[in-house]
Amino acid sequence: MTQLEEIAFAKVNLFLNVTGRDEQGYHLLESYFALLNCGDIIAIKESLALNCITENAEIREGNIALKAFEAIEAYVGTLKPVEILIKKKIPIAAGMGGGSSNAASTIRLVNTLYNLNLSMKEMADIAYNVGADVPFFIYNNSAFATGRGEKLLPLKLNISLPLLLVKPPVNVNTKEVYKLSVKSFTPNLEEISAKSAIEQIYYGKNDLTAPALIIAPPVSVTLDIVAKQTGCIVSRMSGSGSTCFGIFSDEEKAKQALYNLNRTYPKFWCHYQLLEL
Ligand SMILES: C[C@@](CO)(OP(=O)(O)O)[C@H](O)COP(=O)(O)OP(=O)(O)OC[C@H]1O[C@@H](n2ccc(N)nc2=O)[C@H](O)[C@@H]1O
Ligand SMILES: Nc1ncnc2c1ncn2[C@@H]1O[C@H](COP(=O)(O)OP(=O)(O)O)[C@@H](O)[C@H]1O
Repeated sequence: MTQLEEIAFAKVNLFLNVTGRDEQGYHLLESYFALLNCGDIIAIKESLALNCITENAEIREGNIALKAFEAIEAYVGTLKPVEILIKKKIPIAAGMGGGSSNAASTIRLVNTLYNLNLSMKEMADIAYNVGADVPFFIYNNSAFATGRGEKLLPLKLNISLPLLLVKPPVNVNTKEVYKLSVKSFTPNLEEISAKSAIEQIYYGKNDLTAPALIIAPPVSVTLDIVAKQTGCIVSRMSGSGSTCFGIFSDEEKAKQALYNLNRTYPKFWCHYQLLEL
């Protein structure tokens, strides 16, 4: 029996401005979504009943991969059920889009498994009904995101960032963070371009940091720990947290920081990558 498998990559929000709210209460964003080189392994095959098995992590609420399958069925009509196997490597409730990426992989793999011939646009539309971040993982290209995060402009920045991701042992619920989110919004950027994205990456912010700190004070400590590492030039939170990241002046200093943090904070999840954008 055919089994298809892929890596469901994680993302980081290098900056995130909340610029308003739409009629449904969703927040409008301007953010640069960067695709990372780490991810979950997800496999799919035809089965007698719809089922999702998750290794390395307990998903207490309904698995979003199942929701993604149901969203395809809502679009194309009834399909033979599938079994989805996910080996979780992306930390959960961490602002790295793990669940959203699993959902997008499910849509892509089901499209291939059942020869549905859905276009990228169709898959992105299905993805949007599953979650605001899911369309990004259909395209899997680093991009400048607006709207709820689904309007994606792939922008090549021609920069390499020595990036260290650091997640403290605390999880953050996205919906709760948005509920506590800012009441005064950041004005829209004057232009959406590679130049403005680079400026925001080096000198910008993440507007979800303040609400995340109310829910998860260890995020503040983590931001300080990252900022104090030799060579760190930017220390910021990704998405709704709790993962923070540091951008370093060079690769060696970032790798040294990874070594230091792994030794000093064994309960933190850390990942180093030279991010080519
Ligand atoms: C904050 C971000 C930044 O990339 O990432 P994560 O921290 O989740 O990784 C995203 O906006 C998370 O998007 P996603 O996780 O897909 O959110 P959804 O499932 O669509 O929505 C969960 C809840 O968050 C709120 N929500 C989400 C997106 C948005 N632009 N405005 C919102 O207000 C809504 O209350 C919604 O009910
Ligand atoms: N396949 C999945 N992977 C991760 N989390 C999932 C999945 N399905 C449902 N969830 C639930 O979605 C919530 C957010 O998870 P996740 O996508 O990892 O975080 P974030 O939105 O911060 O990037 C968690 O509470 C988790 O229980």
